[in-house]
Amino acid sequence: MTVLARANEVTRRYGDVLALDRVSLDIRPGEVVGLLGPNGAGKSTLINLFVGLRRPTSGTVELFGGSPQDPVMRRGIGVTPQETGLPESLRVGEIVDFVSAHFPDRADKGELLARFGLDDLIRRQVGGLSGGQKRRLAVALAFAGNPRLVFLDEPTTGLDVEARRSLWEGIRSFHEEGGTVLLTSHYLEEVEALAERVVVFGHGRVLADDTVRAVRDIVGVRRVSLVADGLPELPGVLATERADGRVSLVTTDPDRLVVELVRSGTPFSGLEIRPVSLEEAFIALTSKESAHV
Ligand SMILES: Nc1ncnc2c1ncn2[C@@H]1O[C@H](COP(=O)(O)OP(=O)(O)OP(=O)(O)O)[C@@H](O)[C@H]1O
Repeated sequence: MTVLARANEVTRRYGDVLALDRVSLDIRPGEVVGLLGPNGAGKSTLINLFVGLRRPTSGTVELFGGSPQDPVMRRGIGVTPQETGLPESLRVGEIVDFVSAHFPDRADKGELLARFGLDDLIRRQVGGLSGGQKRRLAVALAFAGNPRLVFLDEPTTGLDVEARRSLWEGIRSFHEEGGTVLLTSHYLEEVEALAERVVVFGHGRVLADDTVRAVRDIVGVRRVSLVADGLPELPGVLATERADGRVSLVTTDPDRLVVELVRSGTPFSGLEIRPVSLEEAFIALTSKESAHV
């Protein structure tokens, strides 16, 4: 099978909210795909469609060539949603047994816990775990049924650096054995550490679907801000904003912009150049995209 999961021209509405707008996406075996996008971009909605928790308003979603609503297909996936609640009184090992029991093919408990750095905690009650340990357990559970495809919604949010790295190691070792992962994140760094392919979402649409490197270049935009009465046409400007007497130009090439600005002889002062946040980069991407529509 060349595609494990496929969204084809998928639109999903919640009342007046257009959460996904004609999204098409294929997930192929052995990939780690990062879904990157600001809050509300539609990432969780797409995961919910792939795992069969919701249905599209229009378009089609396939899982292993069948329907995500089919339990047979769903047995081949593992999922960690953004928020999970685990029974506090159960021990770590008991929770793994409980989840594994739902699957015909089960991961070895010791290996699974070791993969996520939890092997010392097998007898610990979940109520006694730290927040980071709980999150790692929630992510480990996605792998309990030896899935072919794993969906992780913001797996490391709220984790400290060490816990995050331990979790990344677990995901990487699954990938090295041929496993396929779709994960969402707000962190470019996380996607960069794990994924070869990144899909950037904004306002329910796919803004970019490319290698991490190519997308890093896109979001490597800078904000050049200055005070000036009027500005000439400048190269590489993706977005212009005016606030508090300053003009802000979002650009992919700040050096060239400043050179051209100086060359133009336009009087200006208070020049500042700084990286934009990922959120701002997405806004720039979105406005660039709408300029082409
Ligand atoms: N059950 C729901 N009812 C109404 N609106 C919803 C529902 N679920 C999601 N939405 C809306 O759909 C849009 C997309 O939400 P979604 O959770 O998919 O985004 P996201 O990219 O996962 O965001 P985040 O990074 O914050 O998790 C948002 O505007 C959200 O408010």
